[in-house]
Amino acid sequence: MGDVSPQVADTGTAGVPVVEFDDVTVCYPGKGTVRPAVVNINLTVSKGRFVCVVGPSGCGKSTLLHVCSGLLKVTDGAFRYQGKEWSKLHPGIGYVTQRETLLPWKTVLGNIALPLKINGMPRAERRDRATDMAGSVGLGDWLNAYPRELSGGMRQRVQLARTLVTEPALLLMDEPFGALDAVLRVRMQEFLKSRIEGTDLTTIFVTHDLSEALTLGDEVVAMAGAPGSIDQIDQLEDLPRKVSAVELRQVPAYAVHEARLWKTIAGNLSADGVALSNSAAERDGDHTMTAAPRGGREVS
Ligand SMILES: Nc1ncnc2c1ncn2[C@@H]1O[C@H](COP(=O)(O)OP(=O)(O)OP(=O)(O)O)[C@@H](O)[C@H]1O
Repeated sequence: MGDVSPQVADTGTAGVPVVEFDDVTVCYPGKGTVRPAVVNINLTVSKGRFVCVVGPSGCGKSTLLHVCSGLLKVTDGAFRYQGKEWSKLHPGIGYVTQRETLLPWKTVLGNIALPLKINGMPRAERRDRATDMAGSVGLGDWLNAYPRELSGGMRQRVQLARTLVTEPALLLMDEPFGALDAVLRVRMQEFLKSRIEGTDLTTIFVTHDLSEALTLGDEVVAMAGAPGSIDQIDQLEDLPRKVSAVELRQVPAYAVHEARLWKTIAGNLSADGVALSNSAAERDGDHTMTAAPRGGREVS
């Protein structure tokens, strides 16, 4: 296991808490003995912070987002959104999931305007808002195109626009760029950074890719184990924020963060890359790094 910092993590000391996990355990409903998906989660995310969550497959990253979104209730402990215990869908929360969820029979404009329509916004107003938003994600010339006519990156931008158009206070993103090629992925990271910079939008972003986490995050939460728990929080104050993803990798502190996080994650991986159960991880003892981090060889 890597450098293990205390499990209580306050991600951003000065701000107003938007999300609070207070000693949370989550079990999915099931028959017989149910194994928890995550245990002892203590995490506070303050307003305006961009928090990336990394960790091996199965350690419970998506489970944390499901709780934040109101899709899943905690089994033990408390979850608070904007200071209140919350266990249902909240209109102020935008969720971009791993799966593509555009409606194929609706145009770019129709897809982006859909949540506004559901919220009862008058037609002319939602058309204006969706048109502006499409322009701001670089799709102003594609308003009448259907999803099948767009590239993967364009479809991902429509999904992002459809979420941002509702002006969420909390943005949850689960591997949103996972299916994109390396170049497009870096472009989308830079696009997202530029959209969010200067706003007080709070973002929780799940990724397998350490380089993505280090490029986007104010801090990185590293989860490990099965059931999953938080092993480490890396504050990224020593990384410059206004440089490109490529330039960032030349900064010496970048390599320090990457190595430290990688050690935490790799120490809890089975040979096939899945989170080890906690008993197996303890049995196997301290693991050393044997391979380059996944993100380390992407676009430079
Ligand atoms: N709907 C479900 N019902 C039962 N168990 C589930 C369900 N969804 C997830 N789990 C279990 O909860 C644990 C955590 O899953 P989760 O999807 O949160 O992990 P993850 O870190 O996001 O994985 P990945 O990186 O592969 O998406 C896993 O053991 C998984 O099998």
